[in-house]
Formats: sequence, structure tokens, C-alpha cells
Amino acid sequence: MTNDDVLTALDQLPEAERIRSRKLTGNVATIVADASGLGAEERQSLEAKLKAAALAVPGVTEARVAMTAAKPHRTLIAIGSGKGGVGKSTLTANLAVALARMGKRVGIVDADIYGPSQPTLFGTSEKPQAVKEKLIPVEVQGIRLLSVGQLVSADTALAWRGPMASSALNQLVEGDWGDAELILVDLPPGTGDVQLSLVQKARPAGAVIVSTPQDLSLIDATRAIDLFGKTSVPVLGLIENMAGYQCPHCGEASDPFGQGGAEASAARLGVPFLGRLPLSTSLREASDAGRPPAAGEGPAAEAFSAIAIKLLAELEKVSA
Ligand SMILES: Nc1ncnc2c1ncn2[C@@H]1O[C@H](COP(=O)(O)OP(=O)(O)OP(=O)(O)O)[C@@H](O)[C@H]1O
Repeated sequence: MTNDDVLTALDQLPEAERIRSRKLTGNVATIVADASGLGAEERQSLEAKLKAAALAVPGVTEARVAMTAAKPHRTLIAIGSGKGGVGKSTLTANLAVALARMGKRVGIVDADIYGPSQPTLFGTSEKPQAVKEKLIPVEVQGIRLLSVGQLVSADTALAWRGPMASSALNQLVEGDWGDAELILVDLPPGTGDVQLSLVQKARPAGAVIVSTPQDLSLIDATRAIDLFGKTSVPVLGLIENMAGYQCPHCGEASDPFGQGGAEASAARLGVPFLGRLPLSTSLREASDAGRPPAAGEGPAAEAFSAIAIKLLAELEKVSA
């Protein structure tokens, strides 16, 4: 048995391109392989195959496999709102889909302990598995998802106090995200201590605020901007949701919550305005049915795509 025997045996494997180095010392084969982009299960399988191939060479009594991985550069974006029910979760789901359509590898952390709705928005009830104490996100509609709602019932999550919410979020953020580049964190609505500690723990690269056009919602959105200011997280922009309504019967447009309020507030606060979504029955119905409209065609998909483009541009500015 020579070094060459080991080399030949390993080079014949379909996984050979992942091998970075291999050598034989006495009867011990040492292999270094690149596991970049692989999930926990794939990594284990690669390790087992390399070991088996080395041990199959007569005379090799021990095979040591070291796996390396360039730590993927992952960017967290927190999605917050000053108050509940403004459509933060709906927008998070659709933004994730729009970003994925642009070729980004996207994950969602649903940390909304008051209403973890991402599993519903994606129409999934699958539970994540854990490998080596790391949660493996559920893959659904091209998005990787870990949600508080997959771990416990909504009632249990609601009863969590700051430290518990924070440790649950940590488990989600520290999941095995593979090669995901962008992770959107759907925060609980509001600007209290729970939100503050979640943001401090997750350390997102930037934040997006969702608001409706009403004055009250905008006042709350201002508080959310303050929250991110306190934690030195740059605000990437404000999205106005439920802006304007077009009657599906007569086509007449109306503005039940006023018009232009969010854009004006964003300008006043020095925060980029990322775009607006109208109040739309079809958007609500598709969302309730687990079909994010950003995945389809039409005005909603176009609006989400335009917002996603602006968001990436703002992200680039703050990372520069
Ligand atoms: N633009 C819209 N047009 C019509 N319905 C909408 C729109 N945006 C959101 N909704 C609906 O409003 C409801 C609340 O939305 P969502 O759960 O996304 O809000 P949220 O801000 O995440 O609330 P919370 O954080 O309190 O859970 C949902 O039923 C959703 O389908």
C-alpha cells in the first residue's frame, strides 16, 4: 500500500472535487475536505464516504477526515413594526420570495412570538429536524424557514418572557442555514424589551420597518426606528402597507388610511422609503392560502420585486 493507492481510491469518488488534501502516514490516511454549502446531513454523508473509501484501500487501518468550510457570509435583516397587524409577516414572506427570485439564497427566522405566522404564509406544517443540536430549516417554496411556531404552540410562545424569547431566537438564528446569504428576521411587533433584546442578540446588518399610512401607525413606526437607532442597527427603509384600496367591483380607488403619510414620514425621519403595497383582497386571500403573491405574476409580484431591489441597494450602501 502506498500513498498513490490512497490517492487513486479517493480520486475516483464522485465527491473527489471536495478533497483539498490527502496523505498517508504509516497506516493512517488523513483527508481534508471542503464542506462549504453543505447541510449537516450532507456533510456527515461526505465524511462517511471519504472514510469508507480510504479504509477500503488494503493496509489502511485508520482514516481521519477533517471538514473545512469557508464560513458563509450571512446577512441578517430584521423586519419590525411599531404595532401589530400592519402586515409585517406578510411582507417578510413576500420579500423573501422576491429576493429568492432575484437569485439570492434566502432564509426566514420567524421570531414573532405573538403570532408566528410564517408557516401559514408558506402553507407548511413541517417541523424542523435537529442534527448535532442545530435546527435544520424547513425548505419551502425556495425559502429556508425556522419559526417559533414550528417549535411550540402560539400560546406557549406568547407566555415567554425576555430571556426565553431571546434564547429561542438564538436557536433559530444559529440553525444550520447552509449557504443561505440573506436571512430575514420577522420580529414580534412593538418596541418593548423583548424586541430590544432580540435585536441585540441577533445583531442584524439592517432593519426594515413596516407601517400602514395612519398617523397612529406612523407614530409607532417612529418608535421602531428609535429602537434600531438605540441598538445602532441601520434602518434600510420603511415600507407602507395597506396604502390605498381599489374596489374590485367598480374599480374606484380610495385611501381608507390616508395617502402619502409613510413616504412623508420617511423623508422627515431621514429614512429611505422602499415602496408601498395597496390593501388588496387577492393579496390577503393568497397569503391565507399559503401562496405568497410575490411568487406569481401581476402587480403585487412586481411591487415586491421593486421593493426587494431597493432593499438590496440600501443594504449595499450600509455594507460599503
Ligand atoms: N396589503 C394587504 N392587503 C390586504 N390584507 C393584508 C395586506 N397585508 C396584510 N394583510 C392581512 O392582514 C393580516 C395581518 O397581516 P400580518 O400577519 O402580516 O401582520 P403583522 O404585522 O405581521 O401582524 P402581527 O405581527 O401582529 O402578527 C393578515 O390577515 C394579512 O393577510
